[in-house]
Amino acid sequence: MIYTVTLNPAIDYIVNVTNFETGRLNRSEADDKQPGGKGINVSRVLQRLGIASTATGFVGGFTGEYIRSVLTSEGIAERFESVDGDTRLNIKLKTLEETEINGRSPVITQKDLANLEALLLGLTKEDTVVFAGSVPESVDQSIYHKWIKLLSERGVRCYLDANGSSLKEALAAKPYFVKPNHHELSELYNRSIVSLEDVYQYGSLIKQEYNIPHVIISMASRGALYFAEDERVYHYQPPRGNVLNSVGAGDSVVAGFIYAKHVNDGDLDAVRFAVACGSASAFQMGFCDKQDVMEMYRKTTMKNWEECRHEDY
Ligand SMILES: Nc1ncnc2c1ncn2[C@@H]1O[C@H](COP(=O)(O)OP(=O)(O)O)[C@@H](O)[C@H]1O
Ligand SMILES: O=P(O)(O)OC[C@H]1O[C@](O)(COP(=O)(O)O)[C@@H](O)[C@@H]1O
Repeated sequence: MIYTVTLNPAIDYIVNVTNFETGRLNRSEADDKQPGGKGINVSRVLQRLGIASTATGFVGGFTGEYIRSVLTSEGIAERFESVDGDTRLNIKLKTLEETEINGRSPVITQKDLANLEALLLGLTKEDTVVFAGSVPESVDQSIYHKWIKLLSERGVRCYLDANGSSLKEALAAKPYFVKPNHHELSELYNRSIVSLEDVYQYGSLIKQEYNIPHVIISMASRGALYFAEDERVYHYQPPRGNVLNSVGAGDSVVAGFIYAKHVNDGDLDAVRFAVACGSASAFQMGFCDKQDVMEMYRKTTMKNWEECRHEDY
């Protein structure tokens, strides 16, 4: 079974105000609310691709109940721990550009953590776990490191999509897969990234320092650089398109890669499929489905690093 762990879920409140102005009353032209948080999004995309998963982590209050009910209505199994306090609301403001305000997590107690840890320690080598999203302030930022180490020793395959110090620490536990975006890569090495060469340089450092089998650095409209298990590096370029909602595009990449590994079809290029999932999700309001992804897959190109290293960023 695939488990997704979202320690800090959210309701994403997506509000469209084209000509937004600070300091005055703005009225929404359209709005929507969706269960969010990175692991939850991975579960939702996997479900749309036809792969079952169990979503877990912490939810609380009326917002947490909403998340549970939407997942259940979509047929996604959930084993969230209930915590005191309300799961956060994250604001995704669509103006001429996209602005986000991500809320704070309710407090997670040692008991809550122990309950989730007990669930995770029951997993076996048949299982895959996706640790995705921010770690609440009340939780030690080394938690992903601890769990990836414990689970990897049991043969559980661990995927990671995190940021900040939780990412830095967790890399040393050697997950099977990691997908920072280029901003997270820049933060990780405290260096500005202004070219494809920079992405290559610091992505290669992740590979060398931590020996992680699959490293994808996503770069929004520039697609992704992939550092493969055999040490080769490839660039994947999706087509241009009209971005309607890029929230969850990165999570769609993670879900796409897991899907491709899960179906184990030798003819399917897992990274090309993953990048296609990201773009297919970005080019619509909701998440991609299989048909959108296959269309995007056909339009996504792949080059060896040497063929593209001098291209514009
Ligand atoms: N403007 C865009 N045009 C085409 N594809 C996009 C765009 N933005 C995101 N994507 C797709 O989604 C993937 C993840 O986007 P990115 O912004 O890098 O991740 P994150 O959502 O984690 O910040 C990209 O690799 C790409 O495939
Ligand atoms: O846990 P974090 O880092 O605050 O991120 C949570 C946010 O990220 C999302 O999962 C979207 O992530 P991506 O756009 O990177 O795929 C939202 O649903 C959620 O609001």
